[in-house]
Amino acid sequence: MKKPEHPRTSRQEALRLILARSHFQPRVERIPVREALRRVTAQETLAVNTLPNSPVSSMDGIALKSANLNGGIPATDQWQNGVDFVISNTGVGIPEDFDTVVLIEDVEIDETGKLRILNIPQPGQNVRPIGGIMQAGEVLVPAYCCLGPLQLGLLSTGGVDEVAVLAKPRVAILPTGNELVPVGYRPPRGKNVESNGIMMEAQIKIMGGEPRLYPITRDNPDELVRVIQDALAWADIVILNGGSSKGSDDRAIEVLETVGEILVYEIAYGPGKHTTLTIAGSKPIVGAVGPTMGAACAVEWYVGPLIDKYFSQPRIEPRRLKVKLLDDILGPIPFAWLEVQKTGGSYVARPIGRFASMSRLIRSNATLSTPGKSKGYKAGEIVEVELRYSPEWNRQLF
Ligand SMILES: Nc1nc2c(c(=O)[nH]1)N[C@H]1C(S)=C(S)[C@@H](COP(=O)(O)OP(=O)(O)OC[C@H]3O[C@@H](n4cnc5c(N)ncnc54)[C@H](O)[C@@H]3O)O[C@H]1N2
Ligand code: MOO
Repeated sequence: MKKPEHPRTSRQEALRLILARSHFQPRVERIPVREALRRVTAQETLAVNTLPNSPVSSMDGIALKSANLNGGIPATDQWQNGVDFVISNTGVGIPEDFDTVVLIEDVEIDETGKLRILNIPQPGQNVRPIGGIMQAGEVLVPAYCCLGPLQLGLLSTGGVDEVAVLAKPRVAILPTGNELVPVGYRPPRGKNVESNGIMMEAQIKIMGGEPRLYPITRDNPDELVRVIQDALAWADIVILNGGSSKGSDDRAIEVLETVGEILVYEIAYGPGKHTTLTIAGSKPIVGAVGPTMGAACAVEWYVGPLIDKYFSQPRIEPRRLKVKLLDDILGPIPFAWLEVQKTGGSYVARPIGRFASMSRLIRSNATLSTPGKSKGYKAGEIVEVELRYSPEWNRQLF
């Protein structure tokens, strides 16, 4: 019962193929600015307000009329507060006809309220003109801008309460496998907990998508086809998880051939060697492997860039680092999981065996690709690794 050999594609080529064939029609929704953190704008957003809407003092001081400064420091004995000058603090509108602010450090006002000016400014100095902060109609944020805290403040200043953003891409997560029981059930003998779903759901949320986790589908081709088609009707991106390999119940390939065109049958080497990439119409189906680490990589390496494409965001390439190996890596193996740490100013890495316990494996924050390196590596060797997760997950390294 030998299964057919399929062509193997490099990870880079696999990603290129699926990105080229996936086309999204993002939906647009209007949401309150306050809820728009990390959302991506659907169009240019313009200011409603002109600010300041009257000239304001740009420093703490006293406002006066520059016409009174003609001959240098004026005689101010007779000047009255509220008539010839006013106290004017930063950001506060100055009265009409007043046009210049003297820094509070450059004046003295005695107990009787008498003013003495020590240093005169240029006419108009320390005053922000109308529209100096923003003009109504000016572009506050461009289209396809990922909104951060500063943009939310900017939009609010501009009098924008609601912003048009791209709806989150819908990502259907389809766990499959006769051996799986749902989270919350004690697995009977020979069964395993369906936990990749909850992991992928979280990955998709971090990437800005809207996940929908489906119940476990049995390894039954007709049922699998039906569920994938149902998911395609709702989702922008579908993840089929498990059943990718050579086991008697592994039916992913035949099922995917029914629902779409398989672009990638297998990746050149792991993690996630049996990852498949399929296009149904213009929607991508990422077939992720069952084992958790390979499943996580499929989401990081293929679903992440697809979500970036949906949002028209530039791709952030995984970061690479030179590290010193703390243990030997016995060859030949195509890749190794590593736990990278910073000691002093340099990086060291401890290899983690691929059959290590799950809690040990998930401490791996980097992978080392070693195809063709039949002799393996010696402790002390310097190698270049690829970091997993975004830098914010690897704070201790930077
Ligand atoms: N004879 C061969 N066997 C295997 C090969 C091979 O080339 N020849 N490749 C190995 C590699 S590499 C991988 S990766 C896996 C791929 O496995 P599948 O994608 O077919 O996954 P399953 O067989 O369905 O399950 C494997 C493993 O993962 C667990 N799993 C599956 N789904 C979930 C889930 N949703 N949550 C948690 N855990 C899950 C499952 O219980 C199994 O333990 O094949 C190797 N074998
Ligand atoms: O493809 Mo598997 O994830 O290489 O172990």
